Amino acid sequence: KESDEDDSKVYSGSILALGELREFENSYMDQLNNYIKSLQRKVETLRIFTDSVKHKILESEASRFEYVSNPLNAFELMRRAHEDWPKWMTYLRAQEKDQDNQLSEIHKLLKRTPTAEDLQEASLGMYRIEHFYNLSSTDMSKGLLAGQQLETQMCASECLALAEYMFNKSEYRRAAQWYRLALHNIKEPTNKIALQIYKPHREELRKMFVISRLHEGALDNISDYLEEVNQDPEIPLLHLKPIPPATAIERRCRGEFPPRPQLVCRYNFTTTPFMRIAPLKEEEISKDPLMWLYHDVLYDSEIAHFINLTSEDLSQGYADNYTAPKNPDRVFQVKITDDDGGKMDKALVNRMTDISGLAMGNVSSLARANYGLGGYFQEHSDYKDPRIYPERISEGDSLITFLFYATDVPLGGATIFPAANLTIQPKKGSALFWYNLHNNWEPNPLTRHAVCPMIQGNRWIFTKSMLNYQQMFTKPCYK
Ligand SMILES: O=C(O)CCC(=O)C(=O)O
Ligand SMILES: [Fe+2]
Repeated sequence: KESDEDDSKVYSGSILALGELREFENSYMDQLNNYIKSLQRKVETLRIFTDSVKHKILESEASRFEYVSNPLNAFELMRRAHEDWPKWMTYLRAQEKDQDNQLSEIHKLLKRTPTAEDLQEASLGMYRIEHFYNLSSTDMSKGLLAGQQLETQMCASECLALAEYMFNKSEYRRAAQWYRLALHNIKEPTNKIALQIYKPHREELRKMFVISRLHEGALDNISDYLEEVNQDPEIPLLHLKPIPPATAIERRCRGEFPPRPQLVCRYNFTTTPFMRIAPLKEEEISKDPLMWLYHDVLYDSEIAHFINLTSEDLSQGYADNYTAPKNPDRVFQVKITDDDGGKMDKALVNRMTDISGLAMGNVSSLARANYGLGGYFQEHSDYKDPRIYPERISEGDSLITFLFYATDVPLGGATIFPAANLTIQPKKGSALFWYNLHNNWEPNPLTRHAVCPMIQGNRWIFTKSMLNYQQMFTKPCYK
């Protein structure tokens, strides 16, 4: 599907698109500032006229007669009224047209503003960050994310948007916290119009806090809830229902499991003749599934080339492109190309051959993916689930996966293999390579994997799978 007709594509779906939204805001602000400037010029011009007519308003008839009894005054008035007033009128009309044009330019920009769905998707991303990493809403609103202090804080409007999102999601405990944070962060605008635009109404927020609390609590506790609503958001809420225990994936994303034992680290000189000249730093990650991590296998120039895309180039990637059937969850935004797309593609394919010793023919396409706000890829396998795809044997299945990390990811965004007890944090330039299938081409469920929600960073990966039947003559049998 062409990306420009992909109406489910949202700004929040990739950092690339979000960057374009930021650029878009520049144009919006430019237009608005031009509008302000031209208003100012207009005011200054009109002041020239009003300043030139400095005389005071003459209330009484007698005083007016006295004024025009002076022939110089009378003549000046006559000339001005006849010659100048219509000219100023013409000026005002022209300005009005000019102003209309400016407004319609601003109006045009509005066509590209994020949709309600986009805001929902962004809220889901924020929800994931809060929920997966078990953050307190208060910390989050202060920019303290999983131990990392960002320089940014959240304002009342953003707290309110999240409160409403959580409320609609029936996440009433979180909703209550966010309503209280919105209340706490309100800065009363002094200007009437601003008050209308930045809507937070104290009374409404207080009500919604109590309603959220009642959704998960008893009416008998209402006096506590009424007290809580005025408290500092740092003070914990009372009478909370126990939270369901974290899932294995959530715990792994929080880093609750011990780091993997380092198996073997060495230079690989041997897979192909090329490697004797340019050995790769190889780290054996696991024996089951067979998995290696190679360091510094991508040049910075290659990475720059591969991610030199605009969001027009990307289409929305969903979980069901892989093995979760009919799952419409957005995962990332992706550009898929065939290997013969250019010299660089070929270079990358050759590198995969060097590393794996497998013939990486024109088998599966190369995918370049960019994650978005709170971007998350739920657990899946790269092989086809035989229960869902009985035809997988005849059609071939994904024997191996190559996963290139094109960027460092400071916070969140680990690739995890829950069943195999493995966590890999992306490191710019490294490549993860694993076998999805056993020697007999049966799927290895230990290769099921997920990507923890992104917290901070711009996560780019390149990935390519290879089908098993192409490898009959090259694939060595691993014990
Ligand atoms: O981004 C990652 O770390 C994994 C991507 C992935 O699992 C896939 O594309 O199938
Ligand atoms: Fe995958």
